[in-house]
Amino acid sequence: MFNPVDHPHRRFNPLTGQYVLVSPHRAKRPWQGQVEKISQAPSQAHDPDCFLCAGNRRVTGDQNPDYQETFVFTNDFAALMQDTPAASDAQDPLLRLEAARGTSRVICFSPDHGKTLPELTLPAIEAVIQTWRDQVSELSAQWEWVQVFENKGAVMGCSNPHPHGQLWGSDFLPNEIAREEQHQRDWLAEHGRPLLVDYVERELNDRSRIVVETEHWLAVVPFWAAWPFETLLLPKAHVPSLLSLSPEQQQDLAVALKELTSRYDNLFECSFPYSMGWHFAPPNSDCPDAWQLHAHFYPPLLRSATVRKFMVGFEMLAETQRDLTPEQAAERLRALSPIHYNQAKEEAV
Ligand SMILES: O=C1CCN([C@@H]2O[C@H](COP(=O)(O)O)[C@@H](O)[C@H]2O)C(=O)N1
Ligand SMILES: [Zn+2]
Repeated sequence: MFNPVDHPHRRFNPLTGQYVLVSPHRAKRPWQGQVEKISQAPSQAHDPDCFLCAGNRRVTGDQNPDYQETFVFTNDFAALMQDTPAASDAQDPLLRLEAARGTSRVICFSPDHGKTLPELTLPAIEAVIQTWRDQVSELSAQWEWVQVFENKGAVMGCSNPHPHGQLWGSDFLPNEIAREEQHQRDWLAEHGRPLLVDYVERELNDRSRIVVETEHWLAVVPFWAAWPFETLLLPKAHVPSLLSLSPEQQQDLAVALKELTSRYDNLFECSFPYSMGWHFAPPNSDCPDAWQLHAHFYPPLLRSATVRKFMVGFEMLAETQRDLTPEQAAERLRALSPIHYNQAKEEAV
């Protein structure tokens, strides 16, 4: 008799139309994973050599202001440029290309070089959220899409430990957004409700994949999660865009972000690396109500602060595969303290 707790099976991701192969029998062995803690160098609030710190000069010689909350600047090595000329239309149907325009910005979350998101105060996290909104509102007037994201940790290619994220505006709808829009549009047409609003209802009923629940927000290891401890952060109510958050939902988002990222850091008592980003109704979407605002967290760690999942081999050539089930991952994250281990240590003395 098949049961998903023991037997290999595939789970369908309705946002992308892709499957994930789950092999639970391989992770049923008790968690004997060596969880070695990597010693963290004491964090300094200001690093004279840091290009992102307040008052310092960036590599171009531009001087950062003595910012007290967040600070946004145009990336000195931007991947997208505003004035790219148009490409010629006549093309080989097999070798198609199009010019790309846009802008890349860096958002410093805090002047405190040594802190990461979970260690910021709630007002400081609220300032980050407000800056995301302000930037999305400004860039949405000019671009088809605005990707808000954060690469955290050297293992995610982050070039600087200073708490920061990025925002890229583009004159095109990138692959992931176009794909999620198509699937949310189809779901709404077929079921009459937004896909991720139905999904939140399922998760609130099932509760086996919940990691964080606040008044207005829910973080789950999604049923179809690819990365071991991947999470999806969603409003409980229907909110199509970052710009349509109510003040209460926005304030509560800081609480949810602090708890989720604190649990992440507590998992292996390390600064838990991830790439995270926001998806929401594109500024010029023809089906904004099909969308539900959500943030994806894609963390690479699997077994300890130094053992990561590699999406290689079968994952590259065939499809994503995982051993630890989403439910087991959620259970481990739920079992942790919501208070960051550094804060707990400070309070213990
Ligand atoms: O002086 C600098 C240093 C870093 N940067 C930019 O900051 C960004 C840091 O973000 P990441 O470490 O997540 O890549 C990176 O994209 C890099 O191009 C500047 O624009 N100016
Ligand atoms: Zn810094």
